Amino acid sequence: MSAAVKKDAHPFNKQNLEALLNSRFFYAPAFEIYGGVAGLYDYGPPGSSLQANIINEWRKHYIIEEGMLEVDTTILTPAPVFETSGHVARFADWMVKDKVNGEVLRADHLVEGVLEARLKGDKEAHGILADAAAAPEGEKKKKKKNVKSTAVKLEDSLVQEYESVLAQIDNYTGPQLGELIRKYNIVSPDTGNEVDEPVQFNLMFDSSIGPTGKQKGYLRPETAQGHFLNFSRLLQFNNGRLPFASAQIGRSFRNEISPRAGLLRVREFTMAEIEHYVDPLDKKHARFDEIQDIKLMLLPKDVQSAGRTDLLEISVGDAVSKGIIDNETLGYFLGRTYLFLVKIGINPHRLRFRQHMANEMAHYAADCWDAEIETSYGWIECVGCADRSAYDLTVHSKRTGQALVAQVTLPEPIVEEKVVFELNKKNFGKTFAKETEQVKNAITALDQDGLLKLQGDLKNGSAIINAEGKDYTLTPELLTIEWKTFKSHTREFTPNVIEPSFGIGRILYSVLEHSFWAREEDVARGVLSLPPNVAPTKCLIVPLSSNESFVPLVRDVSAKLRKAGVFSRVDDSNASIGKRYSRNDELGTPFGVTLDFASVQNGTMTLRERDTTDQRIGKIDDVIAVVQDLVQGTIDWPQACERLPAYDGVQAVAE
Ligand SMILES: Nc1ncnc2c1ncn2[C@@H]1O[C@H](COP(=O)(O)OP(=O)(O)OP(=O)(O)O)[C@@H](O)[C@H]1O
Repeated sequence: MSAAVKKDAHPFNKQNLEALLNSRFFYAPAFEIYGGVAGLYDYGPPGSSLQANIINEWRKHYIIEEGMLEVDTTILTPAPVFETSGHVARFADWMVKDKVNGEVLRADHLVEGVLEARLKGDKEAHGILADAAAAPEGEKKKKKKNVKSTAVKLEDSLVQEYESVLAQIDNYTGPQLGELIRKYNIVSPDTGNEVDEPVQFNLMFDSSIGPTGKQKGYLRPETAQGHFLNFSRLLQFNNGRLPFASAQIGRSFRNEISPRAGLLRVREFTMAEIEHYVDPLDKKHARFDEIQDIKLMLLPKDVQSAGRTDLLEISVGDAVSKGIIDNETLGYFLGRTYLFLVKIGINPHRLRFRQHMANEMAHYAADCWDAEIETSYGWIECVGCADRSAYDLTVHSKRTGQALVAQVTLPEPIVEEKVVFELNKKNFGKTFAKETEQVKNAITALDQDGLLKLQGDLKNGSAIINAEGKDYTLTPELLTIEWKTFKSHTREFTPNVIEPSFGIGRILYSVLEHSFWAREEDVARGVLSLPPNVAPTKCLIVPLSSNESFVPLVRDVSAKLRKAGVFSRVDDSNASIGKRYSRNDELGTPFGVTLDFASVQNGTMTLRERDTTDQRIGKIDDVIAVVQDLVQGTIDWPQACERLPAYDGVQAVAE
């Protein structure tokens, strides 16, 4: 039977995780030998594979399983696109400057960090936080400089005020953050100096396109606009039918004010975004029944506005029917997001969905929820899921004059009476000559009331119309205006967009934190319990001897694993078997097969499972079949144990 795994034998140790990620080159500061640049990271071999595997799972979970239309649009974007989308005016954060050394800090993060540290000091003073040393590294550093006396008792009323401010920290405007900074005497944690009033800073990197420098451009801060601009082609590709979704995985760039949280806040990152287009009158989802029973931990906006952070555990179905989540499609994506995150290794007990508060949400959005994951940095937004209504398609259509609309066939045709005009072209052209077009445009621009007034005036002999600042006289010989009946079999509308937007780096880091633990016997023996679907290497091949007779066997096992679609690596170093397995525990390799002299003689090999360190034995082909099933996720370890007997060491022929 499987040995019990004591994953909580040691408390989470961030320093040890960071040392592991660094030494095994999951990722590292970019341009390090030039001194590095804040917010830029390079991924090494295991980090790159982990990222590729997460993206692969994402593609399977969304693009393949949901039949989404994948696009790959450009990063470099001409300025008019972001002027229209509102990014040039509004894609900004509030920053404050240290009054003495000019260091720049993000205003909401400053308030949040300082109030959290003060609350922590209060808890220590009350003996609630006995183990101050267990505080995350970042906070310990802050405490040393900022909260000089770590254990300070706060007035009860102040504790409540701080908690209420923190519950709503994403909802404050710049001036409100300025008031909080003054009210609570918040100073720079690094220097203890006062800071200026918050000012807005636009996060987009700008550039110019072409050699003249006349065409301004930006590096995109999200992939979404590329989807919207291709809407008509995508709709056509989908045979004119709604709903459908486009999906894109690609790089985005944000000139973050003060990036300090490793992969969680960087200036260049990979996003995976979905734009799901729906009829605004029908936001039901055809597959809602598949996810409606999933229970989510929700943090609704009214709870936050009341200054609280308690979670509501509720099924997606109930949350939608009670109006907590705005509509089925949004609920469907929250449920699917939960399934995806748990599948790749996020602990479901440390995953919540937080609804945006009024100020936080864009004015056009109908509802917005962030999937937040708890890490040693606190609750971190990893996926934003917003109902953006018809905003994006409407503004781009207005600016470009291109219709970005869809049509549905009506079960019953709509019959409508409308006032319309018809020109007597000959008379009209003769009368207005070169000005014909502008007078015609002025009439076309009239709404129904305008046309009715014109009709009345014409009945009385003549009417005046103003075109481009000049008055023109119209008479009944020039045009007729009358009621007509229209029958329409279709309804035309601007689709609404529901957008789940994933930050791959934040998810990847959270997966690493949630899967890291240390063996009971030795805190330094770190393990990454990455699920097989995302683990960089699935199976380690460990030959116990460098004897010539092992060479063809290793080659044979490698080829068979490759054929079975299992990505493996051979570790034929001189290190002891224990060391070789430890190294791979740190890399998150879930399975290891060991080849010993019995393998050469009997054609058997042993299979080791990373978390339990359990070992089983079987014929090489049987073991490979089990590994294949384990990696594909069709069986789990207890089921593997039913197929392979326990290894008691007898068959092994020592080196
Ligand atoms: N600077 C960043 N570094 C890494 N990932 C990011 C960054 N900014 C955003 N993301 C990721 O992109 C996703 C969608 O972006 P969105 O615009 O909703 O984030 P945001 O609300 O601006 O994030 P935050 O409030 O933390 O700055 C986020 O959920 C996150 O996973």
